[in-house]
Amino acid sequence: MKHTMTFIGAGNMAEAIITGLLNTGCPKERIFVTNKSNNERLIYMNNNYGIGVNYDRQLQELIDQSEVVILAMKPKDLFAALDHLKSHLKSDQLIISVLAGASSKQISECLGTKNPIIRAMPNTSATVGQSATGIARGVNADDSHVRIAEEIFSAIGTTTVVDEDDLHLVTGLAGSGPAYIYRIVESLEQAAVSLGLKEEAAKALVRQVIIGAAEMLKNSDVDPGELRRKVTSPGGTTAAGLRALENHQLPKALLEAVKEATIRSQELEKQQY
Ligand SMILES: NC(=O)C1=CN([C@@H]2O[C@H](COP(=O)(O)OP(=O)(O)OC[C@H]3O[C@@H](n4cnc5c(N)ncnc54)[C@H](OP(=O)(O)O)[C@@H]3O)[C@@H](O)[C@H]2O)C=CC1
Ligand SMILES: O=C(O)[C@@H]1CCC=N1
Repeated sequence: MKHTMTFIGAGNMAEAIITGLLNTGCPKERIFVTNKSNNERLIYMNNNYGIGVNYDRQLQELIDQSEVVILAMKPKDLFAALDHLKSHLKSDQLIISVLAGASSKQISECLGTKNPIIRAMPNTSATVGQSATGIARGVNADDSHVRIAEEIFSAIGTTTVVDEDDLHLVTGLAGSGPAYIYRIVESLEQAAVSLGLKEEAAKALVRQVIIGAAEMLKNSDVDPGELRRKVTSPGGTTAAGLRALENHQLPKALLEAVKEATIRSQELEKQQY
């Protein structure tokens, strides 16, 4: 990784991306992080990852050394953060926002600068280099800025370039997606325990079922429908289980989950005004 970057916001998402970047060989000297007021968190980031933080340096010093500034605070904190940041920016610095909802136009208007803005929607699987990140070119950005974002986020998983309008849906699908899978894991574990299996056995089996299925998806060209059919013997156990899933409307539940998350992302954008 040849880019030097400052994360504004030192929370879960910043940590997931930073961990992924460091694991793939990005030098710790190229990463800085700052937050609003929680110095303990910065001390933790400095101690754990060896990256530069602004409790012992001025924000200006960190920003001056950075080609890329990554916005990673909650949407509700965006405008206060930008208000503080804008006087520290140089006009050619690339801003990458990982925030749900906030549009590049809103960010640009609040900054009142011509800085190029890219939006990225990663997920927490960045921690293990497995994020599915959507990237969109925003206000003042060109292909070279998209390429920089692709370079950064491809170090922590896959990248897919989409139109900015589609980022709401990408957020509802891929940003939030790991939580849906974890919820399914929890439900399967609870089901197994309630039907009589010991908790330890249920945990071990369910986790490996998910990991095994994910590996199959990753390592074969076959689509998931075909993989599902290979598990399903006519008149057998899987057919009975799948029938129950259809009868209890799993596809509808997942459609509603992605839809509601997408709507929430759209609402977050409106709340910025
Ligand atoms: N978590 C996830 O799975 C994903 C999250 N995102 C997006 O990432 C963003 C961050 O989420 P997450 O990491 O979970 O949030 P966290 O609450 O874990 O972290 C937010 C961070 O922002 C800092 N902050 C708040 N206000 C300011 C400010 N004015 N200036 C500088 N830093 C500030 C906080 O500092 P302090 O503690 O000092 O207040 C804190 O370090 C959100 O916008 C979310 O939409 C995107 C994809 C996935
Ligand atoms: O829940 C959220 O709002 C953030 C955005 C995507 C994942 N987490």
